Amino acid sequence: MKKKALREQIIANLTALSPDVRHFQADELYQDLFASHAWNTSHTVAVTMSTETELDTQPIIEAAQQADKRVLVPRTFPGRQMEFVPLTDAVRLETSEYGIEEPVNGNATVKSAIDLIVVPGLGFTPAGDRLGFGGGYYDRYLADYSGQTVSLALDAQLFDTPQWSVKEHDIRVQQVITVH
Ligand SMILES: Nc1nc2c(c(=O)[nH]1)N(C=O)[C@@H](CNc1ccc(C(=O)N[C@@H](CCC(=O)O)C(=O)O)cc1)CN2
Ligand SMILES: Nc1ncnc2c1ncn2[C@@H]1O[C@H](COP(=O)(O)OP(=O)(O)OP(=O)(O)O)[C@@H](O)[C@H]1O
Repeated sequence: MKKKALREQIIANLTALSPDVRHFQADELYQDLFASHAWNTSHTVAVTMSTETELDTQPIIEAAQQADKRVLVPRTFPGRQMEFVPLTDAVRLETSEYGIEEPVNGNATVKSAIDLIVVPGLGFTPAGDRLGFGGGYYDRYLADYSGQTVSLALDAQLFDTPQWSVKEHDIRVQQVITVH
């Protein structure tokens, strides 16, 4: 299937999930993340500000802050580039034209200081293949990133093998946490 059609199908499946099922699955994913080696060895963690269709990242942000981790969130800029900015009390968030909250002030953290990136996406395989929203932001960012990466996949986002064409520039996620 073409990427665009598959993205639309996954979004439709995510939207159709009952809130109960979604919460039940999400809680399991959070617990596995919080129990993971990657999480427990990380002090600086990059997480997205999630949108309605995505897995809610607020519990991840709160858990990180409670564990005294530094939380970074993405800010996109022209050229389909992205940087990560500390989510502090001083940061102002504004909704971008794509409906994503982004910091408008604050300085980006250098890539080498990030211990763990929680990578968003629409589709995943257990091996770490990933279908994103199509911007290529994460593939570009991860190309020269050497820290840890993890993604959380609801059942509607998990495929045994990639149902999309995997390209040279696609960077696999090191660990995909799934519902058991
Ligand atoms: N919550 C969240 N934040 C995130 C991401 C994400 O997946 N989730 N990103 C993950 O990368 C980055 C933003 N990703 C984006 C991906 C695509 C488009 C975009 O351009 N969408 C257009 C299609 C453009 C085109 O190709 O013509 C659109 O939807 O109309 C924008 C942002 C950074 N922040
Ligand atoms: N490292 C890179 N250098 C240059 N172009 C890239 C790179 N990575 C991805 N791209 C380009 O970005 C576009 C989107 O890529 P792709 O469809 O793989 O994005 P995605 O993984 O779904 O999205 P995202 O990473 O934003 O979640 C493609 O045109 C691709 O060629």
